[in-house]
Amino acid sequence: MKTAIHDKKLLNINQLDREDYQRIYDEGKRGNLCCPVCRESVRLYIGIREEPHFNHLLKKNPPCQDQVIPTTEEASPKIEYVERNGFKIPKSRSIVAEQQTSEFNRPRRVKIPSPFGKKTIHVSTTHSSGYMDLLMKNGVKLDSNQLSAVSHIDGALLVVAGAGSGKTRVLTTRTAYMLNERNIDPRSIMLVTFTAKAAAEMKARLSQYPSMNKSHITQLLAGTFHSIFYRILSFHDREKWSSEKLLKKDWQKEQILKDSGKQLDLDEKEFAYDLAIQQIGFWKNSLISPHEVKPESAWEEKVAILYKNYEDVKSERQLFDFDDMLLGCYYLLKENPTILEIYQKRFEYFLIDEFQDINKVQYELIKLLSSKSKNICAVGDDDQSIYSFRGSDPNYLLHFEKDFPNSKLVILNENYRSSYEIVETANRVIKKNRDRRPKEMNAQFSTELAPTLFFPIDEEEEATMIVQDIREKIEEGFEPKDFAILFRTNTGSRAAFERLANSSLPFRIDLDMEPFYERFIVKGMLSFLQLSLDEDNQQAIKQILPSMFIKQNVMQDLKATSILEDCSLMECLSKVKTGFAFQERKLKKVVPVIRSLSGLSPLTAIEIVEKELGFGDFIKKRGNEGNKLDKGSDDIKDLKVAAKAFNTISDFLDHVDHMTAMNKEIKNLSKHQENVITLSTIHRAKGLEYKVVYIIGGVDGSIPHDYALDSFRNGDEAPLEEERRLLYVAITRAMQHLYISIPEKRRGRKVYPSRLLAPIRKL
Ligand SMILES: Nc1ncnc2c1ncn2[C@@H]1O[C@H](COP(=O)(O)OP(=O)(O)OP(=O)(O)O)[C@@H](O)[C@H]1O
Repeated sequence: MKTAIHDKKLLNINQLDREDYQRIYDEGKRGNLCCPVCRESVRLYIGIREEPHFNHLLKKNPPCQDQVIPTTEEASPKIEYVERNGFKIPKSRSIVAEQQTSEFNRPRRVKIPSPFGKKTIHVSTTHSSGYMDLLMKNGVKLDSNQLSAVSHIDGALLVVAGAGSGKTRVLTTRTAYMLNERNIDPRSIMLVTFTAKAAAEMKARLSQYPSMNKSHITQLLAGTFHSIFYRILSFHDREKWSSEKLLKKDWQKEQILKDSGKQLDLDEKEFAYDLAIQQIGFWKNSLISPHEVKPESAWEEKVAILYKNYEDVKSERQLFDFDDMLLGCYYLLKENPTILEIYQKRFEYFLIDEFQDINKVQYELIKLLSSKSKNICAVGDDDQSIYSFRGSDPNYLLHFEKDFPNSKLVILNENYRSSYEIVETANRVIKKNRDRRPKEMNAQFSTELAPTLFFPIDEEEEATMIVQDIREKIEEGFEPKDFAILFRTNTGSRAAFERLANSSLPFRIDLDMEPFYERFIVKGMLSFLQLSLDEDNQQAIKQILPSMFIKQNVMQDLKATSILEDCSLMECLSKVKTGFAFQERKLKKVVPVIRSLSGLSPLTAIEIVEKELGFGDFIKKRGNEGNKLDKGSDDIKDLKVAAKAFNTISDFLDHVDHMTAMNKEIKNLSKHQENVITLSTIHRAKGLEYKVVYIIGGVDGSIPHDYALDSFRNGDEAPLEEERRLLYVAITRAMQHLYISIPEKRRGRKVYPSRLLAPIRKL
């Protein structure tokens, strides 16, 4: 239906502003909408398959009919619809035309120019080897290229494997083959994976293969570069490499840099400390020590000084970071030939996954260790290299044959994971990258369902549409574990998290994902809103002190004054003596302004705090505004989008508390539950596959990230190419259904469709 009753008024969907859809949707969920005919509860449907409409909670038979003729149809001639690619499309209207922001922009399918023509893949049915036959009989199929990658054990081997071409299958069957056919000692095999989870999964897969000896699997050394080399280091010097001395978090490193930055007069609001950390990591992983740095710009000159200071501080305090684990091991082996020899004897076979993401220090370590045996099998895909910002270099993969002469090359370009329509879409996107080994993936099957592009008004509606679509698919038989919602950066997932948390659908998030409402800047802003409702909220007072540029020790004075003068903690702010007249004047203004917020909507309240209480200035100074990847002002923009849905501060704060508690709960559940929807960054989804994938934020500024666009404008195209590879990784996670969202607004502003999607947006 096009009409519903809300607050005793008749709503007509054709007269509603698109910006209001989400609010009406929420009203429906609260039970505040009813049918104008039967007066039963209705809800606003916002999904991907159908246009927005009101529907009854319980299906009616016969269905109720609108009593009024929706106005837009009244004014225009009757539209005839045709079915195209599974969507109802008005016959007269071109589906190419971009529509006004205020109208619902219909989802459309990516056009796949030529139909799927199946070619025959040679799947080996018999092999010379007994064990391979056994594997085949147990349903582990390998095509002829996969088979040659599995059975070439001696010497160097490079497997260039496109997305979904069975890299993991090749690595596991190869290991099984080495153990069972070639009787190779499991202790002499080093299997390097990109994540600890991948190593565990490979071991789990191995244990399911026939004739596998469980103890062999345990003896096999499988893990990430860091875990393997850290084990070696701590074996040789447990005290020096004790985990208590590890700088685990970026903020710990940032603190060291900021302290030395002060001596250089580097202003936090202008200097990009996050990029400085990245740059230092890049130099370290490229084996460039502080005195070897050759700065290429004035900015790098400053970072080079910070790098030296950072290394000095670490060694003074006997600390180390993750990069030091690899560097430490490299120098241990390089400077101690006897130790190197021990490990060269111990490890004779090297299998390295995700070789496109290897960096110089990792490469040199592997070269050192394998230089005696020369049995190295490297598997990777240059199109999936997504860590070059921290020193990964796909050139090691591209030039492997130079460093390992007489190596064999196997190319896997049959994609077994995704439908023809998804593979074609991915091929078209990645083809635009210039710096790559040209190749096209071939699909094995077609679903005749091209990927869908859809156009929500903003992040909130994007989340609503996705969750609705997941619900519909689950009703049709899909399971929660079949779905993944992928995004570029963690902050991009707030709305999707909230919509899922408010549904009964089970889902998982990354354990180290910082809850949105716990972020430093967000928490600071929310504290003003909290104080407007409770003037004695100690925690909130503490949180606002930094934004007033007041030290935390003032808290004691505030408490004392509050008791002596019998006034609220907040009121005491106006009595604080800081010794600076301008600051004291400002503090006097704070109390009435905060008090005036209580009756306002949370959105207006946030805007007032920003403008009248100098929070905007505080962000410029302390909100990492110099940072390129993570800016405090973006957090406030995101917070405003979230606040828009609430009429009162107290409702909004209840929501914040609920979401913060849910975040903890979901993280706990994430550890145990298997059959759940995945909410993940694209980086974290690498190597994984899902039947249905939703990619959110398909707009410039999100993917590609603003930072890559800035670099592009300054003449450096490499970060933009990396963003394209990220999008490629995201697309190729999908097996059957792929949806890409192109919201019209992001962070409250009009945005443009991602330039990376241009090859698939053209019809
Ligand atoms: N020869 C084959 N026949 C049928 N299915 C296969 C074959 N090889 C691999 N597969 C299946 O194809 C899918 C992709 O394989 P796998 O996960 O090993 O790919 P991958 O190369 O590691 O992918 P990516 O690099 O994109 O993460 C899996 O579901 C796997 O079971």
